[in-house]
Amino acid sequence: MQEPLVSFEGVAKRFGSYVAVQKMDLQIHKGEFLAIMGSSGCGKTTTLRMLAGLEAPSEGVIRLAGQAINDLPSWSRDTPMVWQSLALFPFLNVIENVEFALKMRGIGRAERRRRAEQWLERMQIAEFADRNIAQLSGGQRQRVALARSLVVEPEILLLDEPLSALDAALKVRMQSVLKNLQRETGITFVYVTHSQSEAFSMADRVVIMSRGKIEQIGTPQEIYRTPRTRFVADFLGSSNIFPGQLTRDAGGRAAIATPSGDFVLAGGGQGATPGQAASLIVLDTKMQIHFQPPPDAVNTIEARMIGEEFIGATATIYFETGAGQEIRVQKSHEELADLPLAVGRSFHLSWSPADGHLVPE
Ligand SMILES: Nc1ncnc2c1ncn2[C@@H]1O[C@H](COP(=O)(O)OP(=O)(O)OP(=O)(O)O)[C@@H](O)[C@H]1O
Repeated sequence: MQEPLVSFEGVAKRFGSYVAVQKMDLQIHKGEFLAIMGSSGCGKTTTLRMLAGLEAPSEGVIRLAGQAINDLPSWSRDTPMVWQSLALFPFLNVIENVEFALKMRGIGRAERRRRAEQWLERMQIAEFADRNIAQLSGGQRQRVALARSLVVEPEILLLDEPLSALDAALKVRMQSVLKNLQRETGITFVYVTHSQSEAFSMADRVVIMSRGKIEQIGTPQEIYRTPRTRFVADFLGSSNIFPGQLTRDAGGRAAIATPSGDFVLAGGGQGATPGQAASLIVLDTKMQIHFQPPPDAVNTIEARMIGEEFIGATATIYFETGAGQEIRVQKSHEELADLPLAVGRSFHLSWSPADGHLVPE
């Protein structure tokens, strides 16, 4: 296995008695696009700032290519950072902004210009080379900021919510610009965001944090399909969560008893023991809706429709069980066409035991 480009080994950060990042172990591989995601205040930016050398860890070691960098000042690290506010120099024009870091590294005038021009071309902003920063749109500024960071060809680029100030359409366009750039250059990107769609559309791996702690690391698909903790399932919002207690059904199969009913688990309950508290997680896309009770009564639940929401090609239908549990089901319009959907009407919802998984409480 290749040595990781970056490793956090037991890294913690405290501000006074407040723990912003708890003992963290994290490895970042060369050439990957890693997104760090989580709700406000969970420690994403602090993690990134420690990697950039803008904040010193209170504990633990951060390594870059095997070398401990805790004591290396930010300016001598190969870890430039792009943030939402961009921090472009207002007194320099576009090309001077891009040339700046090369100048700081003592690169000669002609070579500086040549490399800066190449990056302006690549970011499709060559026509604005002589403009003042104040005369650019948000998206154009974003491209200047990226060109300015990438012109030094760093090993790793740190991005802190770089798209959050852009409007929705531009955000989507810049996502593909960023993803393509990362792929073409092979530069490792570490991208902090609270947006699930940004993280999941661009990243190779996603880190989900809560209260200074890593809850899960995985590919977008792994995290979406198999959230490992109740927090992750809640945070992603696309799972139905049934809190309950592990038990066995009449046939001795592993099951979970919940206020909305008892449900069978595939795979012997994934090693859990009866009596243990746990939650059953079922993705909203894995639930079936029936008007008549389905013949196979396993994992079926009666619920009243309480609302619907249409987003593009799919619809999310909301239900409530007799025990007051809300259930969401996502389907395409074709799949819903034959159902007499109406708010207030009762339906039968079902899922295959293989489509449910457990998380500890
Ligand atoms: N310099 C500081 N002094 C004291 N507390 C700080 C400092 N910097 C950050 N914190 C606290 O540490 C916690 C984590 O902050 P951080 O900026 O890493 O969160 P975040 O996940 O990036 O949040 P957001 O999405 O809101 O930017 C927060 O509670 C914050 O108030």
